[in-house]
Amino acid sequence: MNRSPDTMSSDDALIEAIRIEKRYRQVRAVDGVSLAIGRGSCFGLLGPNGAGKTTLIEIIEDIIAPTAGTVLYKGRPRSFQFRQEVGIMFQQTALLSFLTVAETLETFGRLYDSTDDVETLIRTCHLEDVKDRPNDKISGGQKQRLLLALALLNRPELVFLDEPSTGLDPQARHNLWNIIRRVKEQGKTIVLTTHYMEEAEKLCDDIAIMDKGKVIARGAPEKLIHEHCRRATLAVPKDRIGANRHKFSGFSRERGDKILFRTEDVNGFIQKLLAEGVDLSGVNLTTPNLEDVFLKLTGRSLRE
Ligand SMILES: Nc1ncnc2c1ncn2[C@@H]1O[C@H](COP(=O)(O)OP(=O)(O)OP(=O)(O)O)[C@@H](O)[C@H]1O
Repeated sequence: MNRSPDTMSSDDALIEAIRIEKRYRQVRAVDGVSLAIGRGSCFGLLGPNGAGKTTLIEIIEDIIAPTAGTVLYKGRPRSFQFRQEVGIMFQQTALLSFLTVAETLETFGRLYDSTDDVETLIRTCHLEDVKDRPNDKISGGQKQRLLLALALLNRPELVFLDEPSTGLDPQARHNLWNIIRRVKEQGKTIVLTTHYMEEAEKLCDDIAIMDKGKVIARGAPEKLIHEHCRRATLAVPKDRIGANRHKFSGFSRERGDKILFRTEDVNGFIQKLLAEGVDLSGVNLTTPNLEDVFLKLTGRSLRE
């Protein structure tokens, strides 16, 4: 079972970043971040453009060096073993256009001492139909699935996915999510960066929200929502509630032909509506999500 980040000791962590800083002249891209990522978890790093996500992840991946701080893998400084045991799906990877999908996997596979079976990876990543097609003749979704297959080639214990579904249409995004879920079920630890709140909510069991180089919130998605945004919104058509409005205390405001009530006690509120004889058809319930948490903590939207 995964330990929650609050109770995780250094021994439970597969990888741990300790007091990481990265400065570019005046810019503090990463400003003193410490975090431990548990074995078998799907950790999501969420934040708006320029928050410092890519810089932090590239430091953890050992692609760039921090200005200060340390990264430990299995409790030790990273070594050759780390390179052998991680897989990275970059945001952009140049592929040789004249190679087919299968040839690309076989070519990259020669870089490792031992790899997963290419046919198995092709099946896992739903690439059967395009395996003999050149890389420049595949769709955006198929290319992302090929990049994921490349990241899985060396049977990594830890997989980094940098904004894996950016630019994909909803169907291609859902396909990719299903494959990532399957990878997670194999017990691999996943570290994912994303702008998409829904992606993080659907895939991650542990989330850090980053803004201006710092981690401003950390925990399971439900925990973050419960801690920061408890109130749900019930939109009740005005003509349903009529003269009874004054009987419902607490925050309410009008929007168009609806009255919006905000409450922590959805069940109690609905019971009260029923007790007052309010017809519930046409009533809309909106529960808070990670986007609301982000908005509350930073005053900005994730996609600004
Ligand atoms: N090589 C660099 N030289 C100078 N500044 C940099 C460099 N790399 C990143 N930065 C700056 O560091 C800050 C954090 O950038 P970073 O790319 O890590 O953010 P991000 O959260 O990954 O954003 P995005 O979601 O747009 O990829 C930004 O202000 C960026 O301009």
